Amino acid sequence: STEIITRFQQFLQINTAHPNPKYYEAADFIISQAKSLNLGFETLEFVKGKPVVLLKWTGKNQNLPSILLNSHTDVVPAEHSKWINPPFDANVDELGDIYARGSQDMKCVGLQYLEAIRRLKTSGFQPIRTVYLSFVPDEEIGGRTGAKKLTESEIFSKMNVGIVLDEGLASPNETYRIFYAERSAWSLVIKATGSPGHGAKLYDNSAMENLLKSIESVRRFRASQFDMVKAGLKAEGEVISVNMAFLQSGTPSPTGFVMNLQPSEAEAGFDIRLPPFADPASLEKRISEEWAPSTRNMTFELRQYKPKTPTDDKSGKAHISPTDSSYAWWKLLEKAVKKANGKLGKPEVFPASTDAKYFRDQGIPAIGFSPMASTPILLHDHNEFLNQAEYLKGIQMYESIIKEFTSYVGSDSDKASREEL
Ligand code: MET
Ligand SMILES: [Zn+2]
Ligand SMILES: [Zn+2]
Repeated sequence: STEIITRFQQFLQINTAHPNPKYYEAADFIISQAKSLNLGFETLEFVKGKPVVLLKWTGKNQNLPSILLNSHTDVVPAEHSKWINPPFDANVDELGDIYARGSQDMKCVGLQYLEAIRRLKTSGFQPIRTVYLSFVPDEEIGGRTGAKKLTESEIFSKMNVGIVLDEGLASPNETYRIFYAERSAWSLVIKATGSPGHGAKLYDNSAMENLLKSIESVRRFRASQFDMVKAGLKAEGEVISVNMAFLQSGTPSPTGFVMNLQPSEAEAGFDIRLPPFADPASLEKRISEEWAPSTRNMTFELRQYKPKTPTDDKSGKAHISPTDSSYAWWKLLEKAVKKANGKLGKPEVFPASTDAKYFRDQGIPAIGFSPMASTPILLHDHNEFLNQAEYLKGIQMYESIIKEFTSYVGSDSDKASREEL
């Protein structure tokens, strides 16, 4: 198992942080693994400088829809001075915790897929369905130049994918978290203008006052959503989140140490996440009427992701109901994790955003799952780590899942019902 950990460390040591991710080093590493495993490999470059590495393990029945194991190779930047271990050294401490940016999000998953395949191949296992692995760039900057391009390609439609596995989140307790949908990410910048004036003057309609009224309104809405989570009425992914991520106006001290200028412009930016069953139109209305009303000299810029296949089911669970075509996969996953002595929690809505949305947009079920139990949630945080024992356990989960998924012979269209299982 030291070799397994060494391979994980090697992958973590490749600095694929934005804004200058070393994508070709990561691609070379993945391809060297593919060669040692005798998998088919191909580098697709839909966008220059953004390689997608696609691996293939051919199944015995190529008429059946395939399994796609997706992961992204990029990571978010790290503030090196705030880490106890350097973020790209992948040091292991005395507890067996591996410290690195990407140890949870999500280089662990990408390599666990490969290690699981290594074990299956060693044991002589032969899949009935074909397994593909995609290592995609740019998830952390929205995925439009990565997974989205792949899902819209001709190559992808020829892959005839029946089910996708993508990332989930760590779980602090022994139950793995699992995701059937995700919130849509919006970004909103609101801008206020108003008359400038002397810092000593009290007057209406200054830019600052106009912006602050909006911020108060946003905060009331935020509290109303957060209260439902605090009261245990809604899960994290089932409410709308709004967080101010940017704020700008004026100059700190325009005339020495006297703050006597009231600025004529002020703006604030928000990260907004919308559950799949929330009504986008009503939030849009709230933005234009309450958060950035033109009657208060406000304008706004809104960037929205809108899913192509929104569910109109108010519970948001339409696509994992027993009548749904993806239901068979959920049952198989449950069975596989159980066989490997793992415990799955109830399916949830992923609170942030992943590439899984692009697969779902093509009508293909995608399950969010990162096998990390008894692990603090540290994605995008300082000192992100994963324990090596937990990493090894995750490989066993994927071994079991790949076995179960690739051996499943439902109908060709995968429209399996509860009875067929
Ligand atoms: N995965 C990242 C997030 O959820 C980037 C996705 S693009 C909004 O913030
Ligand atoms: Zn991720
Ligand atoms: Zn991330």
